[in-house]
Amino acid sequence: MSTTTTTDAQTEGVANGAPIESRRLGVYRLVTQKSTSNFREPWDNLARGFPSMKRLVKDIFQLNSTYLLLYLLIQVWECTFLPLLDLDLSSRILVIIEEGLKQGRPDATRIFYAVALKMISTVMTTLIKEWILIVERKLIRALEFKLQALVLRSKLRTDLTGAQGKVNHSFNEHHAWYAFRHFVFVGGQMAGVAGQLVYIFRTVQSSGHGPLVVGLCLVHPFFNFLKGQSLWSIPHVAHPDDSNFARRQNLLHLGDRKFKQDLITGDIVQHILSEFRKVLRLLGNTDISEPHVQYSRRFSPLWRVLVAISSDFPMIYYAGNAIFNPTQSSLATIATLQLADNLLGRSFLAMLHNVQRATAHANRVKAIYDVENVEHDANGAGVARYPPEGQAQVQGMAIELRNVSFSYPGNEPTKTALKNVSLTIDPGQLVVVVGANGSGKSTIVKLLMQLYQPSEGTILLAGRDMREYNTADLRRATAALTQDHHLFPLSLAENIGLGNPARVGDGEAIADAARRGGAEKVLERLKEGSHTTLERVLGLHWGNNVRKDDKTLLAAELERMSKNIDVSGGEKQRLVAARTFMRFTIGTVKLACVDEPSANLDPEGELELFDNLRLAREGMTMVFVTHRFGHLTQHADLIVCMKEGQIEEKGTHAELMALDREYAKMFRIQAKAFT
Ligand SMILES: Nc1ncnc2c1ncn2[C@@H]1O[C@H](COP(=O)(O)OP(=O)(O)OP(=O)(O)O)[C@@H](O)[C@H]1O
Repeated sequence: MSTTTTTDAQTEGVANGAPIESRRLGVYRLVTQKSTSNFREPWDNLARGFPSMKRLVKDIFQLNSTYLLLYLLIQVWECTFLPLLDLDLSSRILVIIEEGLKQGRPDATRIFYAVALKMISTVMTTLIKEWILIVERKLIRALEFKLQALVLRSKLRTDLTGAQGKVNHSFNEHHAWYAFRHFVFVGGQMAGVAGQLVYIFRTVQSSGHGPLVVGLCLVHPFFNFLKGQSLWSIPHVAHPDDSNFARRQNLLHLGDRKFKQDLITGDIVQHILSEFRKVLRLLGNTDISEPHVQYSRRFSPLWRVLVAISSDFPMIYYAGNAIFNPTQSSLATIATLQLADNLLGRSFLAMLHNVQRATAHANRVKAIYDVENVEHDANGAGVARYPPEGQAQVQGMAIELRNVSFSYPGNEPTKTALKNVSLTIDPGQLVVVVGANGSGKSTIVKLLMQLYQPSEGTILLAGRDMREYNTADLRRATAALTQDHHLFPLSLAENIGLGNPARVGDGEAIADAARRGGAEKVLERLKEGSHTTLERVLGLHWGNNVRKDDKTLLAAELERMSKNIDVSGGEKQRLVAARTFMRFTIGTVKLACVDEPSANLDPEGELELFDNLRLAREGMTMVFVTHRFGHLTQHADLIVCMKEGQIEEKGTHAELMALDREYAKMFRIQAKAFT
């Protein structure tokens, strides 16, 4: 064997006790775990996948045990016994024909029965396969529904901490069935290979050949196994590690539609084309094919030739035997052994291939079930009720941030979004948080909304650590309107009504919330009004060999199917704001956090929204994050000015203007624009 494409393999370090190795494959760097034994690895991986597969089998069994057992029986029949039966029937036909030829009198009746048996077996197999498809479809559907409910439930439960890096949602519920089917195949194929080996052994024994023939029959599958090791069977990380290649990729992306306007207005098309030619010249002949392709080419041509001719070894033996030992040679036996050897070679390769892929399947199943076990940092397990006894009548929420620091999960702990922030907010206050980009304003809102927990310090609500309260109580006591909200792919009425799920069907309340959010006219303009669903069915339409720009009826149909009703950015913000006004109707909200809700609103819409929010805040503490604070600051009880994750200054508008520092500077810049 030679390594034709790996240039600088070297041991780099140790991961989980196993050394890792890094090598360059063309423009890629490939990092693999150094294997202790190539042969054992796939089997070890297979064994590791068993616990999650066990749970899957249990789930399928609970769905329909009869269908499951039938499915397993048929698969074992198909993978294990059928090839052997086929082989045996073919062998019998060959023996009968050979005997007939030797005696010069073919036994027509036996030949007829043998051929008929073979035909019946073929017909039965085809029918069984059809039937298994029906059974399989039923099982797939039931399993998919069950897992979809499980996954949706845990996806909906996942908080931002979980969603940011901890939970792997990159799977599809279909994967579970594929994985199950795959494991059944592998089991069936293993049994099949064992059966075929026994068959060859017995045929060789009964025909008087020695174990040498068995050995020769195994050489080709074994060589193929060595050659067949693919990168997919090895835990690995690969990434482009060539600046020219990276530049080529990025330049190719400049053809994307989103860059169109900048390219045209910037008049830089020629420059990009010439840069692209330059980078192609620099790349020269460096191999840019994907790592698994390069990895599979690591064998020399000589090795490949050896693997190819190894399939002829048994035939060379039979030919020699026919010359030196003609009386022992039976054509039927030779043909049977050739058939068996070919079958074994194919089955062995398919089995190994499937064993190597089994780990990936098992990992996907594990990922599906793992979504249930994610711990949610923000969902404290507190039991204290909110509002605490005697506080129900208090107008708003009393909040204290005590030495709060926070860094986002995934960020370096040293990159803190908030540093030692302390702040007291009295019930019912209107607090306006201002400051430069990235100064930590939105982070305060996210902590108050319990989307994250402080890394250090405490947030006290009504004098008690926020984490001690029952999460559901706190959710009922808060409302948020931020720039990050989205419209759900549901009707617009539901989009607004879901602010208060108990009144999602209350048309009057929805209309009132729409009016206060400034979305009344948006709904009026739409043909189906509040019953409009912006995206009818997310992503589900196809056009095969049909281009939207063709002038055919089919193309027109595709165009019609893929057309969604859309609203502008400002209209979307109004609809989302309406949902927040609807939320206020639940009557238990004591804290409303509003974070830049008006970036896309026209000045009139912005003023209206700010006024409506202000008017609706009775009984609530309101924390308002905004860069355009002119409308609000004269109403604010407290203005907090943030800088680099810390509170730079706080006070009323008059106090901060008198201080004449950061806030006064920002206020004057805004005021100047209007004078
Ligand atoms: N989801 C996130 N993951 C990692 N880092 C984040 C995340 N969100 C914000 N940050 C970082 O935290 C810091 C504070 O961000 P934050 O959004 O609170 O600032 P901001 O004052 O609201 O800014 P802006 O005025 O631009 O909205 C910034 O350095 C930002 O890069």
